[in-house]
Amino acid sequence: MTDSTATALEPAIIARVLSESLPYIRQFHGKTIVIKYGGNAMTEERLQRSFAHDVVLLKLIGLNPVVVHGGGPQIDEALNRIGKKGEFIQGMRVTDNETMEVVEWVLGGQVQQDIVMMINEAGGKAVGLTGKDGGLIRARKKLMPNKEDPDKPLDIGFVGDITQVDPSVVKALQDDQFIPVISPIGFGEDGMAYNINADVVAGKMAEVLSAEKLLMMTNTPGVLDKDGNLLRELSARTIDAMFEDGTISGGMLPKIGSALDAARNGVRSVHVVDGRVPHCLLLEVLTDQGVGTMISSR
Ligand SMILES: Nc1ncnc2c1ncn2[C@@H]1O[C@H](COP(=O)(O)OP(=O)(O)O)[C@@H](O)[C@H]1O
Ligand SMILES: CC(=O)N[C@@H](CCC(=O)OP(=O)(O)O)C(=O)O
Repeated sequence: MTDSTATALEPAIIARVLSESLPYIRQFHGKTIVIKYGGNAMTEERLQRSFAHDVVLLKLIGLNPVVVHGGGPQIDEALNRIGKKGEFIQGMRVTDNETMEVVEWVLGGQVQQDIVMMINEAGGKAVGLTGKDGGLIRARKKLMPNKEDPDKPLDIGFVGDITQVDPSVVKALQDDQFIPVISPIGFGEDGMAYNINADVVAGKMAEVLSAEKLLMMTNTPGVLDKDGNLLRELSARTIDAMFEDGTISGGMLPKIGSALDAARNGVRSVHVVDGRVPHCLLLEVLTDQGVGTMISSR
């Protein structure tokens, strides 16, 4: 199969989506769907194009996709080129001054613009934003909880907690049929830019936009249990235990924390989906087949 045919919809997917989609198109018409496009799910060109096609198709059939992108692996690569190594604490990048410059450049300059180009090439009208644009995301320095000494939070540099989201720029773009593509960078009262985990931004954006769905695309089949089996559904109670015993770790920590917050705060359905499955977005939104883990607030 050549690369260009690989990006086209497979006949089996076309048949499945067409035969099952009508009730979903009706149900979701005009509704907002926030898609977290993770850095680890965007490393293959074939999958990037399948992602862009799906986003454009969802828009054309009347849904309102909003993309929040990550770029962890891409930031790591850029840091390596200048002789720096990425360091993470509880899934958050330790971000000194120099790292922040790289983060802003890679996320806002490179990754975001690549996604905008891909969506536009697929026939959509994407517009890139960072949290600075239109006052979208206000943040303040994150004080990381310190398990060893709760009175002394850890300083991880220019990492931000979201203090406020003003979604008016996103809504204006949606109304004009644009597809917003948001980089997870916030701005502080102190005039500084802050690096925010993209999962956290996606979850908050879904809440503030009263999204119907939050889809977190990543590079695993979904959330796995201790034995590596896929969990089709994950409830709040199970999540606490899995955080506690380390079954959920690293980059999955902010993802599941944010997914649960979104589910608790009114986002009707929240899923961690396997971004390595071509057209996973269409399969998740428009067919009876789930392609990952549903997070429930119960
Ligand atoms: N219980 C779990 N189930 C699946 N993946 C997990 C789990 N715990 C930790 N992980 C790790 O989390 C990673 C996904 O998070 P991350 O690397 O931040 O992805 P992304 O770039 O998509 O946000 C997986 O590749 C896996 O290594
Ligand atoms: C504070 C923090 O960790 N920020 C992330 C922002 C990018 C991101 O979240 O990318 P993924 O979704 O690909 O992991 C970082 O610097 O890697």
